Amino acid sequence: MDHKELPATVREDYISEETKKLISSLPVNKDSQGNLCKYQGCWYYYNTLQGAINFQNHFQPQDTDVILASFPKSGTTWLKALTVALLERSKHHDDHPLNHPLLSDNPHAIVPFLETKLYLRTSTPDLTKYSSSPSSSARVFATHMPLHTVKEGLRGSPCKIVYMCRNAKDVLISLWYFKCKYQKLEVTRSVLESTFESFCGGGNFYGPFWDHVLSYWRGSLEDDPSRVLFMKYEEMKEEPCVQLKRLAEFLGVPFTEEEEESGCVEKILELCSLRSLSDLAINKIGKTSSGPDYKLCFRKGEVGDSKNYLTPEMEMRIDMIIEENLKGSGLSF
Ligand SMILES: Nc1ncnc2c1ncn2[C@@H]1O[C@H](COP(=O)(O)OS(=O)(=O)O)[C@@H](OP(=O)(O)O)[C@H]1O
Repeated sequence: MDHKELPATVREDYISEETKKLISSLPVNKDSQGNLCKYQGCWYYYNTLQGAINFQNHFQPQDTDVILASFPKSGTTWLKALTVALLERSKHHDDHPLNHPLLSDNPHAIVPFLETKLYLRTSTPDLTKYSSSPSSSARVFATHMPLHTVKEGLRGSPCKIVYMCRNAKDVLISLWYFKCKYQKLEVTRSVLESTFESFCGGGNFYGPFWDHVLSYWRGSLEDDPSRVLFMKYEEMKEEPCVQLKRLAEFLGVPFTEEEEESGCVEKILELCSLRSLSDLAINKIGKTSSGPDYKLCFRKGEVGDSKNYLTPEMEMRIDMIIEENLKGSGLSF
């Protein structure tokens, strides 16, 4: 893929002199898309590092902000959709369904990533236009940065953070598929093997996976429980109503008895389901301004799909790495 065709997050054309100096002091790595460096324990492509630093230096948090965090391919799109649907629901009753923002925009267009869409191009973006929830006072943002890096930009603000975690093997397969489709490569085992090696070595974009997950897991245990909510993709699939209600309560917008009786929980789940979202015209033909087609956000969304692709040896190796790194944390998959 031509360097100019790469998404802005992967390129190296927004880096300040100061950041260039910083990069020269950091551990560096390379993958098929470009150069990465390790900042505060996490690997970034250079432009994204610039976005993370701009976020840390310039973000002005509000106490009512909501930050949706995840490792890539862990259910970010789903979490964004569910959060928007929850916060927007008082404005979108059955008689006005077509006004719903999720029907005309992709969740990634509604909820911007702090370190990329917002802070990449400018260090002082106009955040008012990103207020994704006109009916609620909350601004909603997303991030793939680990918790300690996010906290620096939040400067002690009590805003709420929701983390969506997914089992490592399904994340890996989802990354593989995305990489092939996005880079217009054939979906081959050799690309799977290189993605696997990079993932297991921890030197991939936003990796190591286990440190990322642990930063939020520990945050959810150590911080005030009303501050960091730790969710699992697998639990969302297994008991969607229970988990959606948990998310609603955490966000301070619990379902009323009347809403539950009228099937509001189920309607939100249906609106945000992979099938419904991927059927929408916007998600079939749209694309982000700097990145991939929206349709690449949606594949199978199955738990355990990795079984169909990983050899028993690969499974054993990744299981061992994850077990070793999560040992003693109380977190398991
Ligand atoms: N609405 C909904 N419900 C359930 N699952 C969904 C949904 N939308 C996307 N997906 C699946 O999530 C995987 C993509 O992860 P992310 O959304 O985190 O990707 S990204 O990091 O934002 O690019 C990817 O998983 P895989 O199918 O296993 O590849 C998507 O299919």
